Amino acid sequence: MQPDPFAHALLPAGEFSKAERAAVYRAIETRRDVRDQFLPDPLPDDLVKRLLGAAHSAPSVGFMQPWNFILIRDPAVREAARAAFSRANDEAVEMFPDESRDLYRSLKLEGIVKAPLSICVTCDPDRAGPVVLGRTHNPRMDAYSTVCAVQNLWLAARAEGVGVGWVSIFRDEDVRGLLGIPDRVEIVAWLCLGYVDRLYGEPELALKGWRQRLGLDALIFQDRWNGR
Ligand SMILES: Cc1cc2c(cc1C)N(C[C@H](O)[C@H](O)[C@H](O)COP(=O)(O)O)c1[nH]c(=O)[nH]c(=O)c1N2
Repeated sequence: MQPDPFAHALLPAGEFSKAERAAVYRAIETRRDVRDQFLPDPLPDDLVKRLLGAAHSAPSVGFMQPWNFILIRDPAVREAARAAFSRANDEAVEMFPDESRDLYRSLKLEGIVKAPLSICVTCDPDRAGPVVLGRTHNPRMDAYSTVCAVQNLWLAARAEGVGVGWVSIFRDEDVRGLLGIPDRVEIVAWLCLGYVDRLYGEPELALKGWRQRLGLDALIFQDRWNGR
């Protein structure tokens, strides 16, 4: 074994205290997708910067950091986005079987206008040139990296008392046109953000009877695929 020439850059991994560990799991377990509980108060710039810093700390394939964050506070743009959502949602209703349409219609699936801030998270596939370490055999890895950034932001927001709602019921071209996003850049997420003082204890879709959490044990296989 050669000695590691970068050994001087290694730092002690450090222990998380019991309280720190508990805080991490609490953020993960109590994070919620928020549609309606947003308070109107604007989010301070330094707080938004911390959330974006958390997103920007995410892992990314070949360290390409393919994300951009479009901050949308303009009420007119958020109104237009909600209109785009409504059009897409009318199409979505028709895609479900008859028996679930009424329940679907009763669900609130966005908080675009209520939340004071929206963030559109995009993925630029050209950020690190055409051949990217780790993306060579799967072109989707840049988008997966961007999703990691979204999740970091979502968890940091939970710890800051900020609710986040992911809205994906849009025609891509509507969001692209509204925000001037070039065709080569992928739209990954429209996030609604605002302070919250109440959060559901369970996923809203579970509470409202759409779909329940699966048992974890049935999702774990040993050594090889063991399902259908
Ligand atoms: C990629 C992606 C896309 C969407 C979502 C999530 C993710 C990961 N979710 C939120 C989703 O419904 C929610 O995460 C689950 O129901 C679980 O609830 P909690 O996030 O645990 O509260 C979501 N929710 C919603 O009301 N409208 C939407 O368009 C979407 N789209």
